[in-house]
Amino acid sequence: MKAGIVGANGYSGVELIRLLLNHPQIKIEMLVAHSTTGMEISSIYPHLGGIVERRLEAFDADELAARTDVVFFATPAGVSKDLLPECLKRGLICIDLSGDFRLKNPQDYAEWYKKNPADAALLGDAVYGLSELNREQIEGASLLSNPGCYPTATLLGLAPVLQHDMIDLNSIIVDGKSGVSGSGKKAVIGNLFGEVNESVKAYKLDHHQHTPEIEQMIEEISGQKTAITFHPHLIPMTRGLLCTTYANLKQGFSTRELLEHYEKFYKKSPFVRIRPLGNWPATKEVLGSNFCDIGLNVDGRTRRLTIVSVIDNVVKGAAGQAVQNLNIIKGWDEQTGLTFTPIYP
Ligand SMILES: NC(=O)C1=CN([C@@H]2O[C@H](COP(=O)(O)OP(=O)(O)OC[C@H]3O[C@@H](n4cnc5c(N)ncnc54)[C@H](OP(=O)(O)O)[C@@H]3O)[C@@H](O)[C@H]2O)C=CC1
Ligand SMILES: CC(=O)N[C@@H](CCC(=O)OP(=O)(O)O)C(=O)O
Repeated sequence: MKAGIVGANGYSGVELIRLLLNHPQIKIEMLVAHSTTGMEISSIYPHLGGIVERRLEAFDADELAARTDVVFFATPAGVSKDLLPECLKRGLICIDLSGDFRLKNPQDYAEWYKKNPADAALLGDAVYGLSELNREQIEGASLLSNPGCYPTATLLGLAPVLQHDMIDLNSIIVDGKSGVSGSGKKAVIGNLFGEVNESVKAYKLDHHQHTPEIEQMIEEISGQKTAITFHPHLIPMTRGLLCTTYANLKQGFSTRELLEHYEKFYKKSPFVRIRPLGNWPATKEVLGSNFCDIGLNVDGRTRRLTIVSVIDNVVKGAAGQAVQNLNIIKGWDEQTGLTFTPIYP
């Protein structure tokens, strides 16, 4: 199968290149960029020297249709909503890594992303690709909307208690922390070494665009509408994302009981690893891999559940989950091309 990557020289795009080079069913056929069109990808990324010798091309839906079968869109918000329909019309499988097709309600997109939304009919057709929870919908999909990085970590952490009505939905608080690669390759003053190094800062408190995405999925899993508190933080590292999620339990479950429940829930999910009692996951332990590691604890005094979930934001939070979703779409083993051991130390 031949693949095209639109936004190939961004951080998620270049991670897609790394993963797809290792995928036995895929050949990378077309790399599309915007302001860097015409340049050799290895001149921008010397680590690809001698591995990928290919020029970045301009977006051309006819060309993509003639040369590829699947197109990944690793473009900033507001780009794929215009470009992707041209590929979909031409019969290509389209996998979007941006937020353009995640929110079912176009008004939510306009409100949280401050941009015009995608066509409402296409929003209805788009399948939300949280691989572990939506496998059946993903199989055979032609428009796949890959989840955001924070929603991936948060929702994988919450799903087992949501699906079994174990928590008070109004009590959910998510504290997220991400490395700077989460914000992409574009130049941003707030991401400069001098700004980020030896510092931690909160950003977009109560206004982050992933808030409605998390709420939408909570509603889909639990059947109930809710509003959550979500507070992200930027931390001085390149890759990695950790979410600490708090919720009040409806009954007095013990940590051991919940750990057993989580183990059972994710029995058939090779990329979710539940940590044993008292063993909290760190971002380093999933670095470069498609794993989401989850640890949890119940405070018997407050009856509050704390869940810690970690991912590599560029892998499980973006390119890795996109490849996992393509595997599911095509009916291949979900782990195909993704069996990387995390890089340690
Ligand atoms: N980084 C991460 O951890 C995650 C990112 N995402 C999402 O994935 C998407 C890509 O993110 P990321 O890789 O970080 O972004 P980058 O800023 O690193 O890269 C963006 C890419 O999009 C291209 N591009 C920009 N504007 C256009 C346009 N108008 N038409 C076509 N291509 C365009 C750029 O090309 P050029 O440089 O040539 O202009 C570049 O290749 C975003 O929507 C992001 O929110 C989702 C989860 C995690
Ligand atoms: C550290 C950092 O800045 N992270 C980005 C993640 C953005 C992202 O992945 O955007 P979409 O999923 O909405 O496309 C942010 O918080 O906005």
